[in-house]
Amino acid sequence: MSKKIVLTGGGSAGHVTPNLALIPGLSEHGIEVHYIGTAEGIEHTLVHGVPYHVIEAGKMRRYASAKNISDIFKIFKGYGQAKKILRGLRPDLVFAKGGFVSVPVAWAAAKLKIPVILHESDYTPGLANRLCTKKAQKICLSFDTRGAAGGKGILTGSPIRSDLLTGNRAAGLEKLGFSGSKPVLLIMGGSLGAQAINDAVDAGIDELAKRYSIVHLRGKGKLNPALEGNPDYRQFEYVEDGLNDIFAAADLALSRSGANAIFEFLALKLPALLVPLPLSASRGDQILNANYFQKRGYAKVLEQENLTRDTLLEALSDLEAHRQELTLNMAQSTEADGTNNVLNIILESIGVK
Ligand SMILES: CC(=O)N[C@H]1[C@@H](OP(=O)(O)OP(=O)(O)OC[C@H]2O[C@@H](n3ccc(=O)[nH]c3=O)[C@H](O)[C@@H]2O)O[C@H](CO)[C@@H](O)[C@@H]1O
Repeated sequence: MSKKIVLTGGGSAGHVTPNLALIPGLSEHGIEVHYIGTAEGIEHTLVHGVPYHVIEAGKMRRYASAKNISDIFKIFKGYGQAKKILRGLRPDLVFAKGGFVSVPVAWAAAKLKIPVILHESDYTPGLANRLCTKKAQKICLSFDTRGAAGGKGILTGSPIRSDLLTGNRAAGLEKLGFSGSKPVLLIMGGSLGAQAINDAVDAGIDELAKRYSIVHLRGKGKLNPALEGNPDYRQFEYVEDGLNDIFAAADLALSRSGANAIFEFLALKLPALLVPLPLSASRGDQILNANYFQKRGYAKVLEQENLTRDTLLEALSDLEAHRQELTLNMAQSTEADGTNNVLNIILESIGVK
């Protein structure tokens, strides 16, 4: 009988794209793959080609909100729904990539004695993964933070969608309508966009467009109609198909330091200026991600507190000046694409290898 695995994770693309990277390899081994996510989360739009099961998920906020109470009920409802789905599917394993939807699924799996493997993308574990640690047999890690993983951590690296690494520069330039005569600057504010980066770019657009051909992934609902028609500027809310060609066309990146994005830059040897999500809006994981990358000589960092039109222009000049050095450091990195490492751990766990 063929093996069956349930993937879960969502809320933002960073909790989904590593799962997408694993699906082809799992399918190649004849494993039946199912996904559990929410109806309204980005996972629902990004997951294709495998059965998708919907549950409700409550968000666990770091701040006081009336929604916290209604979300507690959603968490319990999601737990019940996950238990029912898992009881029906009887998978050999649940692989949870984090985000709030993964909590009820991992808890329900543990209750039903279905093994759970987690993957942690960030330098410090997110709340969802911390809530699931006790329920997991193993925790795959993008960063070497084994000391903090309670003896369950395995350094695997970050699973990267294979097609992202096989883009074509000429196709990317054509899609974007750029000649390739200026360096192409890819601006990415994480999967949801980053208002602070968008604002600084908008303020400096005249100078930026003199220097670069710019492709800007601004986030849902964050397009700037005033910039339409600028021949050196292309904007998108979110790119699902053809991101590989855009990556291949890019010479430099300006980005948040979400873990998946930065490991993708590393795999592509794309020098990046990172503006981490600040402590005021997060647990500070992106600051640690970014500092780690800067320390290794893979990227440069500009704190959001210091981000203005002028500091941005200056920091991008500095990035360009160090471009070769950063590329060389990334070429020498041993932190390769983690897809096969994670795949092997899953296959061993379910007795396929
Ligand atoms: C605000 C927030 O909580 N952010 C977290 C979230 O980031 P976020 O969801 O932004 O995740 P990442 O930056 O890690 O990854 C974004 C993913 O979306 C893809 N992409 C992005 C834009 C686009 O147009 N098309 C596209 O495919 C990227 O290639 C990448 O695979 O999860 C990360 C991984 O746990 C954390 O490090 C971040 O701190």
